[in-house]
Amino acid sequence: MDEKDRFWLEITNYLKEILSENAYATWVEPVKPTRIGHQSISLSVPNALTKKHWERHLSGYILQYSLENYGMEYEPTFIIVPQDSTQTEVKSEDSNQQIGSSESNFNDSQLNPNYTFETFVVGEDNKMANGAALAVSDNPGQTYNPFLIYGGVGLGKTHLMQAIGNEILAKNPKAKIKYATSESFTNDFITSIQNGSQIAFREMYRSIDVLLIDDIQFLSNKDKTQEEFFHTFNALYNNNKQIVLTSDRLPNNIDNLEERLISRFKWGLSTDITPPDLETRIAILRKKASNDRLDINSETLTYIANNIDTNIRELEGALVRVIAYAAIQGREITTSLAAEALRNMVDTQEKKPLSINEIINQVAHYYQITSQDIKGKKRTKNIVYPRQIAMYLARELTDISFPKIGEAFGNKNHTTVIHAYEKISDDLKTSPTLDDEINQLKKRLKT
Ligand SMILES: Nc1ncnc2c1ncn2[C@@H]1O[C@H](COP(=O)(O)OP(=O)(O)OP(=O)(O)O)[C@@H](O)[C@H]1O
Repeated sequence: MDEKDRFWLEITNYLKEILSENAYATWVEPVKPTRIGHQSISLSVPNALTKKHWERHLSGYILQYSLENYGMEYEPTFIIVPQDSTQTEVKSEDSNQQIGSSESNFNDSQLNPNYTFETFVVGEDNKMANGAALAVSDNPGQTYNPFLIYGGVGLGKTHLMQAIGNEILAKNPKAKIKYATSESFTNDFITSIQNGSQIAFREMYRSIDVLLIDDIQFLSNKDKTQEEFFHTFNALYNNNKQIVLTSDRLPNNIDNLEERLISRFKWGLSTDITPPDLETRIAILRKKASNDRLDINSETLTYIANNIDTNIRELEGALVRVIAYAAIQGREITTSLAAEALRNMVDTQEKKPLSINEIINQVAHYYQITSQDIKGKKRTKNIVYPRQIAMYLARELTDISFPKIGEAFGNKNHTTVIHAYEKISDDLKTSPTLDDEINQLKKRLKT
C-alpha cells in the first residue's frame, strides 16, 4: 500500500464514523485517490454532483483530519472520471475538462465530457434545437453553418453546443474542436496583442475544424474583438469548417454588434430553446438521478419539477440540494424530505410577486440601456421604445394599476402608460420580431 492509499484508508475510516451509511455509500465509496502531493491529494469522482458535494461538505474533513494527524492540511482537488468512461488517461486537475484520450485533442477542446446528446433530455421546447444539433454533428460544415442556439439562462444552450463537439470528436478523435466563451475569445485576443502573439492566435483559431463560441451577446460593444472574430469566421466558413454559436437573444437584438457579423450569423440556422414543460422537467430529473445511480420515486421528482419551473440549472441545483440533505441527515429521499430541503427555494418562488423594478431592470439589461434611462425623461428612440415595452410588461405581468405603474416609472402620467400599452399591443400584431423579444423578456422575468 503506497502513501496515498494509506492516507485514503485513514480518511475513509474517519468519514465512516462521521457519516451515515447512506451518505458514505453515496459520496465516499465512488471516490478514489489518484495522487498525493505535498499538502494535497487529488481524488477522482464519478460526476460533477459528487465533486460539488465534496467541495461544499466533505473537503473540510480532510483538511481537519490531516491537520490534526499530520500537522498540515492536505488540500483535496477533484478530477471527474465518469465510471463508464472508456477514456483512461487523466490529463489535468482543475476543471470539468479533465479526461483525454491519448490520440485526441480532447483536452485542448475545453469540452465538458458530461455534455453529450445522451445526457441531454429532449422535450417540446428543445426538440428543434436538438434535431438541428444532431444534423450538424452528422455533417459538420455542411448542413447548417453557422448554427446558432439562442434562449434564456440555464436552458441547455451550452450543453447542446458541447454535445455537438463531443459527438464530432467521438466520431473523429482527430477533429480539432475548440470551445470558448466569447469572453475567453476576447481575453485570448487581448493577451495576443499584449504578448505580440497575434499571428499564433490567428493560426490557432483559424486552423480549427469546429469552433464553438458561447454567449456571443458579450461581443457587444467590443469593436476590435468583433473585427477579429469577423476574420476568424470568414476563414473558417470559407474552408467549410463548422461554427456553432449561442446567445441569449437573436443577433439583431444584440446592441452594437456589427451588421456584417449579424448578416453572417443569419447565413446558417438559428433555433431557440424555451423553458421546459413539466414532463420534460421530470424527465430531466429522472435522468440526472439515474446518472448518479439514485433511485428517487416519481412522486418526489414530480414535486421538485412542479415547484422549480424556472430553468434547468435551478432544477439541477434543487436536486443536488435534496440529495445532499438526505445524505447529511441519513434519511431516504421522499417527497416530504424534498419539501423540507427545498423549503426556502419553494417559499421564495411562491411568495414573491414580480415587481415593476424587476421588469425595468430586466428590460434595461435586455436593450442595454440603464434603469435610469427607462425611468427618466429622455425621448430618444432607443430609450422610448424599451420604456414602452417595460410599461406594457408591467401591465401584462402584474395586477398593478396604470396610475401606479406611471408612478413607478419616474412619476409618469397614467395616460402615458395607457398609450404605451396600446402602442405595443398594436405593434405586436404586425411585428414578429417584437413578439419574439416580448416572449423572451417574459420568459426571463418568469425565471
Ligand atoms: N435538456 C437537458 N437535459 C439535461 N440537462 C440539461 C438540459 N438542458 C440543460 N441541462 C443542464 O442544465 C444546466 C444548465 O445548462 P447550460 O449551461 O447548457 O445552459 P445555458 O442555456 O448555456 O445557460 P447560460 O445562458 O447561463 O449560459 C447544465 O448542467 C446542463 O447540463
